[in-house]
Amino acid sequence: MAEPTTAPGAGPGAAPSSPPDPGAEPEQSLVRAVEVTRRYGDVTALDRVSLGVRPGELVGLLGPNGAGKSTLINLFCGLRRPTSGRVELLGGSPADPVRRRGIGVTPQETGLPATLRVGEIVDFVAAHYPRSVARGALLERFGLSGLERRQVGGLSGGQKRRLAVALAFVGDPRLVFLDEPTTGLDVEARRALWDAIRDFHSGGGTVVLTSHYLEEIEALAERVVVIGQGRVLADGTTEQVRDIAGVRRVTLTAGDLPELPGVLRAEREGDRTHLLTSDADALVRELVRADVPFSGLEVRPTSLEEAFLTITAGSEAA
Ligand SMILES: Nc1ncnc2c1ncn2[C@@H]1O[C@H](COP(=O)(O)OP(=O)(O)OP(=O)(O)O)[C@@H](O)[C@H]1O
Repeated sequence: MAEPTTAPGAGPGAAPSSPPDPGAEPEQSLVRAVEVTRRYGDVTALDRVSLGVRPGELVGLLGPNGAGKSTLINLFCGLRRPTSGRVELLGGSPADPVRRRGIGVTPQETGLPATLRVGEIVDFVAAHYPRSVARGALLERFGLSGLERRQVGGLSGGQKRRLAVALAFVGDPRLVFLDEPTTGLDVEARRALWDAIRDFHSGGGTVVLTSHYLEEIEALAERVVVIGQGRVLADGTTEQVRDIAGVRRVTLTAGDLPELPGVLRAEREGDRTHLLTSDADALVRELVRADVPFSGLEVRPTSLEEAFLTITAGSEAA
């Protein structure tokens, strides 16, 4: 069986054309990074990244562990500074408290004081903003109604996470950064959170989120930015990102298969074999030409996850 290999067109040079200028003009972007590099000692977490987020976008940052997603979010919201390059937030510096009042953030890890009550924390965060949303409505939106007087230490893990996400929305922000917002939530809570994020977005809010749940990015984001090894590997709509890899999944029932050209990855599942390829037509022609007995042939577009794995495998190979 063929080994995984570089997807055609994948790799650092493969960012697609939409949007055409990923560093977008300042007046068009609520936040943007221009040729940003961030190093931690010997580690280059981000390597000359240019990326702009326009008003009303819902952007999903996708990438494997250590790709640089959290670093980018921390730079966007002023928690870290770039080693070189520049970051602009709401037309100014992310270090400027005035700009930061226009945004909301849920970091990947939140340590909320265990002895404070839910209502107290919401009020404390709200006090930092010139205007804030009504506490009851906020807690209801995040499934935390009735918990105002509960100490944070007495919340379940999922409730704590929902509170951390809710806090990003307290100050009625234009732009929120959500770093893996649904980690640790069960399916129902995750879907409820998706609805809250969608509501914010449909009301004109701009969202940048990271997730390891590719299904989540597919469900929520209209624009997907794939980050790998500190670089933007792909930037486009979900469909475009899938098409960058141009990968199709060919599934069939067959015995041992000969070496087939153009197979990026092969997986066996019971008596079914899945072949990932960027040219399904050619692969099927090869199967017929090789006189391989097969049945139950299916050709499907890949999930974003498969496209993503192919793109990042390509960057590592490069
Ligand atoms: N404070 C730090 N000190 C040293 N290295 C760091 C620091 N923060 C991040 N790094 C390194 O920078 C790289 C990018 O990390 P980052 O957390 O941005 O990735 P990520 O895509 O968010 O990963 P994950 O999905 O695991 O959260 C990694 O190699 C990480 O080890």
